[in-house]
Amino acid sequence: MARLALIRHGQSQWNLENRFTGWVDVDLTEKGTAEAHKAGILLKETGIEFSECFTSVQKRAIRTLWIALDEMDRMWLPVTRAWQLNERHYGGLTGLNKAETAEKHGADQVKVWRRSYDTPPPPLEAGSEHDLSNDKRYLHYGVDVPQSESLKLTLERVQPYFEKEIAPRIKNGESLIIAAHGNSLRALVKILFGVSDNEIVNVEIPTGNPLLIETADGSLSPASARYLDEARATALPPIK
Ligand SMILES: O=C(O)[C@H](O)COP(=O)(O)O
Repeated sequence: MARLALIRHGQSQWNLENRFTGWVDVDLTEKGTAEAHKAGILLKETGIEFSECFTSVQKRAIRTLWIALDEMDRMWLPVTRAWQLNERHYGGLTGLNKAETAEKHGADQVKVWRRSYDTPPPPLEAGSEHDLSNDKRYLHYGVDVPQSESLKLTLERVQPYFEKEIAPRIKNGESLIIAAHGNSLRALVKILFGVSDNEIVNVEIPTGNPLLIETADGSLSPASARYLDEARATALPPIK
């Protein structure tokens, strides 16, 4: 039986300030750091021997993974960083306060931008301080930085990466950790649990709380799934 632990990064500075973050490389708060430590302790308590880890190229996810691996005394595990696991790009909403944006555009519109499957936020304005097209890491990886992403667009870059690099290892029975972001992980949950475009709107992933999925031998289908920190668990899609 393979195990997959999905960890959304711990609380970030912009989570705390309630700002749309996306590809901006914000770090963890003290609370987020504590959540990452707890995630590591809970993962260690499972006794599972993980063989490999995957994360994004954003420091809030990378640091969460580092802290968790330190707690697990597994800092030596191989780690692959992939931009495809980045948060969805929040386009022209990047940096804005979520509550103020809801006051300005209405809560329903903001819910569509945040949770609908295929409506991207407005694109980043030309010359925005949040334009990362010339960021060294994206030049390094040769990434065409998006101007805005819906969950659908996010899934369209998460899925091919997952299928090529991660799915074969799961089918091979390996136990893996993926430390990533609210929406790149919603995309993965949509893929793994077969969640419909309409139902994915209800999936929320808490920060720093490992979601442990067990898959039946040789398959990607979840046989069981639970959040390790039960007190901070959110509803999971049904297992089919
Ligand atoms: O990028 C962000 O702002 C958050 O990490 C995820 O935000 P959301 O819950 O509003 O999609």
